[in-house]
Amino acid sequence: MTDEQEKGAAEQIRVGVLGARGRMGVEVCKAVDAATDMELVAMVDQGDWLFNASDAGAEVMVDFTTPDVVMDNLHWCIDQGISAVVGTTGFTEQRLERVRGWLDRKPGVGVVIAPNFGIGAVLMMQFAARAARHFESVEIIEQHHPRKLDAPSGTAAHTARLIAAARAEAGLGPAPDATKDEVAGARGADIDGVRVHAVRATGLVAHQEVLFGTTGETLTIRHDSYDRVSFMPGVLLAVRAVRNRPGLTLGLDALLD
Ligand SMILES: NC(=O)C1=CN([C@@H]2O[C@H](COP(=O)(O)OP(=O)(O)OC[C@H]3O[C@@H](n4cnc5c(N)ncnc54)[C@H](OP(=O)(O)O)[C@@H]3O)[C@@H](O)[C@H]2O)C=CC1
Ligand SMILES: O=C(O)C1=N[C@H](C(=O)O)C[C@H](O)C1
Repeated sequence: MTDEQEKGAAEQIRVGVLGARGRMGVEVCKAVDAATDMELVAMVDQGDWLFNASDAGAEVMVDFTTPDVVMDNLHWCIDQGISAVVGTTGFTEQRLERVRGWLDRKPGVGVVIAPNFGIGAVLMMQFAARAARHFESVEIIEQHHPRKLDAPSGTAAHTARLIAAARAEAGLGPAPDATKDEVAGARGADIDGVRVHAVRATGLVAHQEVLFGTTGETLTIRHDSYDRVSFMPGVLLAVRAVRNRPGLTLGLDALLD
């Protein structure tokens, strides 16, 4: 059976992509197109008519756009009864609350929002959360390509919050630090008490190190995405799962268990 015949034989998920001409969007379109259980029915980018996607019968929309536009896109998808898989960054607790409110009015719709769809990155975050209670010091260093619009990365912010929660649960106080901040920013951003440093350089894709320290030892947990194909297995996993998970699913963790 050819790929095309195989695609026709099985029931396919009708998928639309928002941000289809972007770095991630292009990869997602290729991955969906190559998946035998999916049909790419809409490619929407800046300036395109969103209703192209509903007219085309999209059942799941994948969003890799920008933090400025993702909320409007997501609101539209939920209103239309279309489930969504979202990789775009910028999701604060307030934003998540708004999404939950929209979903309450559309009980059948599912939304998966994940700061990172790389399986290795998800494991890196889980390992970091597990290690957090055993070390008095921790710093996060994220490294990305220079065309990235936001800093720190969504992954770094999420990791910092996981670590902060684990430290609080273990009763750990602030990490020791006698530095006087003589140059603003030299010690990075403070996210819930965890220092986060953002590096931008040509040649990088998406990388993160979590550095833990305690008396006489350090532990470094590092993940590298060298190519955006690394995110695709996670994106496809979420596309397959989202319609069976009404409401909001945060992170890929729940889908990997
Ligand atoms: N969760 C994860 O695993 C990952 C998340 N990301 C995140 O995904 C997002 C996109 O990253 P990346 O692909 O590198 O960024 P790009 O800038 O390459 O792509 C974004 C695309 O969205 C388009 N766009 C802008 N506004 C709209 C709109 N209203 N409707 C539809 N499309 C629109 C942009 O068009 P134009 O350029 O004309 O403005 C652009 O083509 C970022 O937030 C990034 O951090 C990235 C990698 C992995
Ligand atoms: O913009 C990117 O490239 C990436 N964005 C996500 C983030 O901000 O965490 C995920 C990954 O780091 C790549």
